[in-house]
Amino acid sequence: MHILCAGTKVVHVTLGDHVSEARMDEALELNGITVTYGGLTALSEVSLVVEPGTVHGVIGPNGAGKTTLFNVACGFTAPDSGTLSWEGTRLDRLRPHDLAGLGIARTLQGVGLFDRMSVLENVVVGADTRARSGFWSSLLGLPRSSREERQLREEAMAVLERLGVASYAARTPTSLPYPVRKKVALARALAARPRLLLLDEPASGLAADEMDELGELVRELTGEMAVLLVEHHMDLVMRVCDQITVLDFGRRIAHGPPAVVRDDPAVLAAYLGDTVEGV
Ligand SMILES: Nc1ncnc2c1ncn2[C@@H]1O[C@H](COP(=O)(O)OP(=O)(O)OP(=O)(O)O)[C@@H](O)[C@H]1O
Repeated sequence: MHILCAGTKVVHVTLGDHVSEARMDEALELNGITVTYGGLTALSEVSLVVEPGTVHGVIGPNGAGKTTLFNVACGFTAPDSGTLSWEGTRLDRLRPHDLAGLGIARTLQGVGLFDRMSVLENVVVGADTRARSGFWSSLLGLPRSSREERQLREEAMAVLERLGVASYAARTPTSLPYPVRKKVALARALAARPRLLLLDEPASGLAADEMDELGELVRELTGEMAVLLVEHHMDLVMRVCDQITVLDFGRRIAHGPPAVVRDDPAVLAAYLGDTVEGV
């Protein structure tokens, strides 16, 4: 088997003498994204493609534009120019509240849980977001039956168990240590059963063993969804990502699989003098 042209929506696959077309719908595609703040260019014509079922990492020294890129992918920041496409369809103006309906979930650096709700209720919100993203229920604002409520709670508990934090279900987020809150935030995102998960600095504040656990989980998720991982911890990124985009001063300076990016002279130069955590 021979693939003539990958990375586009249609690929030509040769099987012996037979050439056939196969659709390869990307998950997320950012194309030529530029973002400026006043006179400062935070991102300059940055492109990347997150393929379905893969982990795509975004790394770069401080101020490289990682958060800005994440915010563009979440719809928080509208780019000055460039385009976003999701599963082959161009999104003219992505807003954060569009994400759930598109099958995209995210976690944020600041965790962002509802402090007055229990951990379980927070995760139910994630499951409910998915359930309500159905056309008729969102249009009609239908109330939930008690059977549906029970089902959502069971789903939420299952995700909390998967992440090893089910014992905190009745607690409020503010009463919990930061690493546990981060897991709850991740559980809420996973409860939405997204096709793309956007993770912003998921390893910050985690101990080494917690980071290992996170790495294993992220790898496991590729059976269920694509992941865009914006992360400082180089060792985690190198371990779990299929593809990596390296930014520096708002530009993409390298991209490719970990083994290629690791030895790229431009990447080494960008990190020279910068503290690379975990290496
Ligand atoms: N809202 C804003 N207004 C003005 N400048 C901004 C804003 N947000 C980011 N910047 C600037 O844009 C550039 C890219 O910032 P960004 O936060 O995206 O980088 P980063 O790679 O996430 O950095 P860090 O690793 O330090 O979090 C920086 O020079 C930053 O100071």
